[in-house]
Amino acid sequence: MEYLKKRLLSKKLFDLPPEVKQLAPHPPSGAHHRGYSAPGREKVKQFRTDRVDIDDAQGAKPDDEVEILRDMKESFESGSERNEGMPNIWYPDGVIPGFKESCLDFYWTLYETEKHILRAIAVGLGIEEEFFVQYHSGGDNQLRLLHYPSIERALLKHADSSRIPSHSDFCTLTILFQDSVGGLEVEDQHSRGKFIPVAPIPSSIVVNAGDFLMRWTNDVILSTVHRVRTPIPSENDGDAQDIPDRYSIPYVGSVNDSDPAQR
Ligand SMILES: O=C(O)CCC(=O)C(=O)O
Ligand SMILES: [Fe+2]
Repeated sequence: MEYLKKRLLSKKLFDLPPEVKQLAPHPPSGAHHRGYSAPGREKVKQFRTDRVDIDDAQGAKPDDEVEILRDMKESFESGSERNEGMPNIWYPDGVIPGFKESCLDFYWTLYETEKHILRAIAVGLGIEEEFFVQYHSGGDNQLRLLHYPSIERALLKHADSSRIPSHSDFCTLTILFQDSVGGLEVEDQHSRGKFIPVAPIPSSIVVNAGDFLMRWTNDVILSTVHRVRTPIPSENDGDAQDIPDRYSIPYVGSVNDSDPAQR
């Protein structure tokens, strides 16, 4: 992940002053999901386990307070240059040299990984190896660079300091890279509401099944409900005031927008 942060210039990007980061702003509409979003701007749709997130954070609260959970993260989204429906939003020349090229290069490298996984799933299901690949030409995928800024411990007393609340991804599958900070958890499919930490393993990726794959396989593969909690302070942390930053890179693999399977 350290290598990826360097290669994709993601730390360099998020270290820029806020006004510079805003030079490639995410459009106001969520439908055009490209460019830079400042912390708290993107709100991941709440899932049925909201109750669990809130309860974990500060004990039971009335339902009308569920809405106050908000994502403490900033992000940069990019996609294929061929995607005319969702054009990329890049920084002006000179702001962060090499950024566009490294994002696009990584995007297409991960598309190759995605195809391997889609083939393996098809083989596992006993269907034709290219079955899923034929509907995934890579043009409608998304590369997300995420940064969850360091936050003050005191803020954790409030439910709105969730890093990312529980949700499943609306796609076929997500290839996820995380750093060593931790906090990622997946819901136990056999015990709803129980979350299992996904401990960071160096040089590994996490693959989350998305809602689309679940639908397509008639629930044989269930989409992964996951969330990012703030790391639980350890005794070694002493009186440290801050919870460390977290960097992650999800690559969201989606079916072609133009394919009938999408409708
Ligand atoms: O930061 C992470 O590890 C998870 C991100 C995530 O779940 C998402 O972007 O959908
Ligand atoms: Fe996700």
